[in-house]
Amino acid sequence: MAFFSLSQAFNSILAAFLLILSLRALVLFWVSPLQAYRKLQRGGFRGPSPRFPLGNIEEMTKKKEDVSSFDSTHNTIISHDIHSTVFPYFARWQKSHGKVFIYWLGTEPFLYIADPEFLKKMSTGVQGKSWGKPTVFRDDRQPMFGNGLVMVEGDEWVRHRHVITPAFSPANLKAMVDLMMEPATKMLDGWMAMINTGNPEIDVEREIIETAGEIIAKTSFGLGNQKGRKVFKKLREMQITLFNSNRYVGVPFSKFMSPKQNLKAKKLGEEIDDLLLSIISARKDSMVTDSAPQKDLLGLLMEESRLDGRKGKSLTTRELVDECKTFFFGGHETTALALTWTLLLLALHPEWQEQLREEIHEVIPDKTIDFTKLPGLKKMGRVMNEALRLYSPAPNAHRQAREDIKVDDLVIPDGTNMWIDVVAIHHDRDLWGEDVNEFRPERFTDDIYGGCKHKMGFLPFGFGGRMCVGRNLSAMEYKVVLTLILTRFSFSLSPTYRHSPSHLLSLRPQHGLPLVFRPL
Ligand code: HEM
Repeated sequence: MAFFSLSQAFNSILAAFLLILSLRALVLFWVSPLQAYRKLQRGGFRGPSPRFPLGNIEEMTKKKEDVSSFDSTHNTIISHDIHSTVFPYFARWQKSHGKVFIYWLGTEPFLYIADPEFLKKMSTGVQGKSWGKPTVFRDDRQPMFGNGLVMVEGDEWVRHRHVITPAFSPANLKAMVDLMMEPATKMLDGWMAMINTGNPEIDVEREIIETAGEIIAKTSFGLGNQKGRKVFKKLREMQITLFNSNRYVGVPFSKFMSPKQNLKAKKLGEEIDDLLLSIISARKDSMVTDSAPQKDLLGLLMEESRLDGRKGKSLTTRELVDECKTFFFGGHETTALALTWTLLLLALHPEWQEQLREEIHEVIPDKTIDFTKLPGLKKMGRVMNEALRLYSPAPNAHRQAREDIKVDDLVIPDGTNMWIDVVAIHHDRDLWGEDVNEFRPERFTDDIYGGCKHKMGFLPFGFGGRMCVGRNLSAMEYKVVLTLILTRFSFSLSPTYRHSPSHLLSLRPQHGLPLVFRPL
């Protein structure tokens, strides 16, 4: 009898527990999102109708048609008018709802923005520290960025940014050119070896992403020892694991749909953290005896933290670990894709390959690349801007409102997620004119906005106080690697290339980028 009442009591507790859990889930996934949606509607916003629990995801994940098309001689046809290819659903919804509307990722409402004037009005008066990042993305990308600069908010962001910004100063970047040369030269030696064995066709996307990973690892935390190499290998493995896991961000319990990948990413994350912690601790020990810090980003941050420590603003060891991961995940694929898309554009425009070679010859006649000469590569800078405009590696930016924001007679409520469609803005005919989809680097000759009618129409590195902190480093890497490629090879598009720019976290060529190389 006593046993019976004990099991009855246990069942009641279990039932109460399950009820509380269900109520919490109901509030979290139904009541709160609905309240947020109603608020947005009251604020004056509209959009496509969502369906519980996927929101608008079904339409967004509909299998994309392969857009590669071929001319009569079976050559792939390439159009730079890519918005409706990369984001077909946004292009469709724009037609019925305009350039600002609400859509749903699972149970999370998002405000879609493709209007720079709206963006300007929305962000005027909001400081970098007063923006949040959408909670769903913060949770999803926790293994990659932890509490690194990309994700932190408020006063914490101010403290991180304050310590990190000086590490990217020109004086500090100067020493990094040498760190870039070796991996890039190794890659090009490999290409030469392939050509010499009769294989001149190379998938440059894969090659450059790998090399850029090595460069960012070298410039972030060093690869001079076994531990640094191990971190690099594991970071790459983690990226592939996360990439292959379920991406239904915003859908309740979607994390549990790829348990194997999530467990693997978690384990890799712990191993990476342990390795980075031991690298940092070894460096701390050597700092006591050795007065000259290592000149990679970690060394610079540790030095900056040591100096700032006196003012109580230093980064903790745990935060240094997260920043190393942040630089790797935020910095290598983006830079690699800027280079990859540039090579596509230059393969289509051999006359620009020639122009850049002439410029390199004028600016660096002795072929010795050093930091002071890179700003002289002005045409190359314009080519970079034009490539970033047509094929922005970061195709969108995110924000979350931390207060009610008024834009004319509309109100964006506190807590609203925002998705800024950079691809749409960069391809907007109203902003850029009739030649919007043409490769014309000269549009950036006397105008840093590339002739765009709106000052917030060119956003490859984001906007406001949260703009990319690594943009000078990436420009430097871009110029070093492109100079090395152009002085050793000319190249054309392989007939096997299929043009299908896709949103795979960043903007990537879905089928890689095979080019045919000839040594000069
Ligand atoms: C072509 C290369 C790159 C592109 C296109 C790019 C793009 C971006 C974009 C769009 C943002 C978000 C800005 C915003 O929300 O307004 C960002 C932020 C950031 N990027 Fe980059 N990035 C590049 C290279 C790098 C490199 C090389 C590093 C570091 C080594 C880096 C580190 C960061 C960090 C830490 C942030 C967060 C800044 C903050 O929130 O304060 N990026 N980047």
